[in-house]
Amino acid sequence: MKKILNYIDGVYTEPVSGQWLDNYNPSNGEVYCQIANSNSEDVANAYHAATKAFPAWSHTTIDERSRILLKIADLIEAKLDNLAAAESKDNGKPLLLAKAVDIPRASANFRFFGNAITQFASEAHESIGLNTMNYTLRQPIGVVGCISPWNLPLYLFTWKVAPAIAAGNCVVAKPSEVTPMTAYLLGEILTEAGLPPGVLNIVHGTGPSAGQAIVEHPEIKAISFTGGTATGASIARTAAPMFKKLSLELGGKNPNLIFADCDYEKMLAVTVKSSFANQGQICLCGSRIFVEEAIFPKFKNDFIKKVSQLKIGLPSESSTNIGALVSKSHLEKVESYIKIAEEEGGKILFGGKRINIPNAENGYYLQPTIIEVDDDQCRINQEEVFGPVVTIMPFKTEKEVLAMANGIKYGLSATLWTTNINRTMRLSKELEAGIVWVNTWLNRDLRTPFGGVKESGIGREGGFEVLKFFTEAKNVCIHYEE
Ligand SMILES: NC(=O)C1=CN([C@@H]2O[C@H](COP(=O)(O)OP(=O)(O)OC[C@H]3O[C@@H](n4cnc5c(N)ncnc54)[C@H](O)[C@@H]3O)[C@@H](O)[C@H]2O)C=CC1
Ligand SMILES: O=C(O)/C=C/C=C(\O)C(=O)O
Repeated sequence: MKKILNYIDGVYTEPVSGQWLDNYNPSNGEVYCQIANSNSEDVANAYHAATKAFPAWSHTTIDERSRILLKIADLIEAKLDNLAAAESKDNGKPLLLAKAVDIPRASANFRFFGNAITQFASEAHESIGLNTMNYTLRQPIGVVGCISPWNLPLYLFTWKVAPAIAAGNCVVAKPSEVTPMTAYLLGEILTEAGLPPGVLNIVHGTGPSAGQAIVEHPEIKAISFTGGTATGASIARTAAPMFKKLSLELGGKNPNLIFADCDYEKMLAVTVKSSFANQGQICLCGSRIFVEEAIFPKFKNDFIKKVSQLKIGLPSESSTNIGALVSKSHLEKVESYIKIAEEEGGKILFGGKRINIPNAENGYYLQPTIIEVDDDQCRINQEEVFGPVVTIMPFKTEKEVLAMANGIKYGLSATLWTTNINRTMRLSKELEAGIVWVNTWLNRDLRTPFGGVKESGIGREGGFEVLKFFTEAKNVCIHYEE
């Protein structure tokens, strides 16, 4: 059976423990390969390779770093078909989605940071009257840790490692043990692109073993993490007393505010996507839908009709809109929330049931599910489900919907549908979220700050924000005589 090896010091390596984890194909529930079950010794080896590579990499010219990152981007693009097929098989997402979104974005991440690093400049402050000139050095931190989740595997893995190495750091990175395949395949690409050994080390394994070892490593000075809020809190508990820099991109339970004056057809089409793209397994999905009373009955009918037309099927089929959920345990978690919603009095308007796909009866398929609720504080409306489940609820006033949108511990993103510019300006300021989309969703410009407030995380990724995260600012103050 195929084995997913670590990539340490530019070489594919077996785990020190000699132990392996099973990797499942969500489309049929079968084990199809094995993953290195790494521990602190593998992390120590990866750290050793990284720290050895750091002096040369951090002194490599910006042009050369940029050239290598752009080459990696080109190679990912050239291998689009293979990588998309691997991603779809590993994660259960529709192949067409992997081809149109995941892999192009992984390539774009390297291309973006390959270019951005050539424009990243330090600041200078002249202290007039004091005869001093200050300038800020932005120096790489050293060895940093990147830990990524399973929902957008290569997309989010590269969103972290590309800026980290662009800024001159060396990295110990761990993709999710649930979807390790494309990060494994990236190793070959790094070698082919000429990335020096040790600059990016990829260690596979579970969170409590390999992940925790990265976070606990005394010499890994910064951690960039995307995943669940509970895991983020646990990482923060370990890393904070060690004074590590932390960037945490955590859960979301994002409100979708729909006003009667919106462009209705556009809103409807995009709301289907913001609800169920990637089986609803995107932290930015708008899983709490609030609709102005005047259009609520019409929206309810139209939304159910559109969602009922989505085709659930094998990820490899081109007609599939909704593939398999990522794992059996995740499927069970999502189902348990549908049950909770029913117990709380939520009305299942559509879906809620597993689907049997011929010849793939053990796959993790669930219908897209719409639940009408009348209390925005119920559990299904407050807790992150992270699956193809949305709630809908009517509202009367702007004030009321704002209170419901903000009445939650999360604050990642919010989507607003209205053509009223004054309302747009008011609500954009008041919504407690790191990202507000108006009349659009998941519309990304990689230069913009990306991240959440409240329990959705700390820090911002993207653009120069993340390059600042992956560098230490040092002020140099020079006094001169007239
Ligand atoms: N992007 C997001 O917002 C995501 C949110 N989630 C949410 O989290 C819930 C749990 O999903 P999981 O797969 O368990 O996500 P998770 O947060 O446990 O996993 C994300 C990454 O963190 C690693 N990890 C886990 N425990 C760790 C630890 N103690 N130290 C260091 N690394 C650790 C995992 O191996 C994986 O690479 C999901 O049901 C969903 O609600 C999950 C994945 C992504
Ligand atoms: O950077 C983006 O475009 C999207 C990021 C999505 C996540 O971080 C997520 O779903 O976890």
